[in-house]
Amino acid sequence: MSNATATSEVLTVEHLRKIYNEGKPQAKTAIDDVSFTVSKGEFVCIVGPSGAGKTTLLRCISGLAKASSGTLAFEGTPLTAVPDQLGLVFQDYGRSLYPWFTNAKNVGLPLAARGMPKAQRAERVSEVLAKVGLGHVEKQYPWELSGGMQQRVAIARALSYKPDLLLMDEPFASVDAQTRFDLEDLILTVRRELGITVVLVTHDIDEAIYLSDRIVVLSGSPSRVREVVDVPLGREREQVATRASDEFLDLRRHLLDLVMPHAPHAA
Ligand SMILES: Nc1ncnc2c1ncn2[C@@H]1O[C@H](COP(=O)(O)OP(=O)(O)OP(=O)(O)O)[C@@H](O)[C@H]1O
Repeated sequence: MSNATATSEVLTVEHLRKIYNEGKPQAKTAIDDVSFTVSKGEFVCIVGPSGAGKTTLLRCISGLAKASSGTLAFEGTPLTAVPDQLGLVFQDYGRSLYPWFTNAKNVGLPLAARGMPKAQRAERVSEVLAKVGLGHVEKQYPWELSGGMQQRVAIARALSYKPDLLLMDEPFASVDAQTRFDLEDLILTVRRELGITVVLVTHDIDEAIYLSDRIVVLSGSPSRVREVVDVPLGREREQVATRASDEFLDLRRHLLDLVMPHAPHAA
């Protein structure tokens, strides 16, 4: 049996440490010692103060940055490059989509890179754009769409090759509040329908609670894991009722206590 089938853990992070400009006078330790795991089908959010190293952590997980020490494993295999079965969505959809390509072509790029034949590619692109509610914009260009719609295209592109793990860095931070709620619900629906595993970085404690099964709370810079908080709110979430529930408000109080600078345990 391969390692990949021997574990239900999609992601394992063990004693991760990241020093930028290591060995140079301007060396900067962004991550001190971070460990956590993510199981198949889980939705895990990472929160922490500004500069805690959240983006650095995602860059290390995605293989875009090299860890200084520690172990990272994707589906039981040590991570050495960007894994094929990884989808990435960043905050800045404006820069992640190519304006000179139609939305369909943007979504199909990773499929073309993987050598999928044209007809099959067109079918998959239509399917995944329909899944994010944008079946009608295939022939249009990203700049003809609203910010929220562009981020849907970016999500469709990340989902096009059916990744095992979706990594998202502040994906909803650049859109208005209503669009943000819509995108949060979209990603929960996609996750439920595709059984995908999601790791999402956010500044927003309420968003983290609304989306997560578990929340990894990082300390200030250089970061360690302050606490991993379970979110026992069930799979069905609803923007108004869930956020108003006693369980949600209790979790909110606890998380704010962990991340606010005045908290007794703050670094
Ligand atoms: N390429 C780099 N070279 C040197 N230092 C860096 C680099 N990228 C990030 N840093 C430093 O590492 C630390 C962590 O940065 P990072 O962007 O990962 O934090 P963050 O938690 O995502 O911040 P924010 O919440 O403000 O987006 C910061 O002190 C930052 O200045």
